[in-house]
Amino acid sequence: MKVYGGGLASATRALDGVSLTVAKGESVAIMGPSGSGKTTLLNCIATIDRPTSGEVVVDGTDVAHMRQRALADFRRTQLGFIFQDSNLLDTLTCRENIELPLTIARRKPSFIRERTEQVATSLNVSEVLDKYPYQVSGGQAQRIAACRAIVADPALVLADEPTGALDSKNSKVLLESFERLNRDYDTTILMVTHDAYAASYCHRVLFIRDGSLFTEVRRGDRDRQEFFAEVNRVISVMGGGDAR
Ligand SMILES: Nc1ncnc2c1ncn2[C@@H]1O[C@H](COP(=O)(O)OP(=O)(O)OP(=O)(O)O)[C@@H](O)[C@H]1O
Repeated sequence: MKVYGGGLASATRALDGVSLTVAKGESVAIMGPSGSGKTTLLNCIATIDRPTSGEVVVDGTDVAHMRQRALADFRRTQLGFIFQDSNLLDTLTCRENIELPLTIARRKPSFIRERTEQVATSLNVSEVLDKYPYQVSGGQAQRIAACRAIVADPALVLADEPTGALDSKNSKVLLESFERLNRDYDTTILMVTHDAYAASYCHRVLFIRDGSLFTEVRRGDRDRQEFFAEVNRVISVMGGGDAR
C-alpha cells in the first residue's frame, strides 16, 4: 500500500492491495487512467519511493526495507532506467553515456569497449556512438538511453512512458529493440505506458484503476495485432478518461 500525506482527510491512497510477480525474462506493461497509481507503483519498485506497507522483492531481496547505502548499490547494479526524455548527459558522447554504468563499476576498458559495441549494434545505434546527444535524433537518443539502461546487465529494466516523446516510426523501432533485448539477453522489462500499441509488444499487460489491479491480459501465442485489439478492448471496458 502507498498512502501520500499521512492519515489526515487529505491523505491519498495511491496504491491499495496491489500484488504482482514478474518472472525473469518477462516484459510487462502497466496501464491505467491518469492518477490511477502507475508511476507510484513503478517508483516503489524502482526504490525511488517506499511503500507505506508491504514488500518489494527483487531477485530475493526486500528492497522496500533496505538502508540508503545498500539501496544506492542495489539501484546501480540491479536496475536500469529509461524515462520519457532520454536523460543523456550532453557533455558526454553517446558512447560515453552508454559506458557510464560500466565505468562507475570499474569494469576493464576492453570489456567496456566490447560490451558497448555489442549493445549499440543490437539497438542499431553503432553509427552515432561518437556523436553528442544533441547531434542525434530523438529516436536514436532514446535507443542510446536504452543501451545505457541495459549495458550493465541489470536484473530489471524500468521504463516510464519510454515512447511518450517519440513519433510512431521511432516508437516501433524502440519497441522492436526492447523485444530483441528481451529475447537475446533475457532482460526483464517493466514499463508504464498510456500507449496500447507499446503495451502490445509485452508478454503481459496489467491494468490499474484507483490504486488497485483491475485485470491483466497475457499475449500467449497470439500475434501482436490480436493482442493490441484485446488491450484496446480492456481499455474501453475499464473507461476512466485518458487511458488512450
Ligand atoms: N507526491 C505525491 N503527494 C501526494 N499525492 C501524490 C503524490 N504523487 C502522486 N500522488 C497522487 O497519487 C495518485 C496516483 O498518482 P500516480 O502519479 O501514481 O498516477 P499515474 O497513474 O502515474 O498517473 P499519470 O498517468 O497521470 O502519470 C494520484 O491521486 C496522485 O494525485
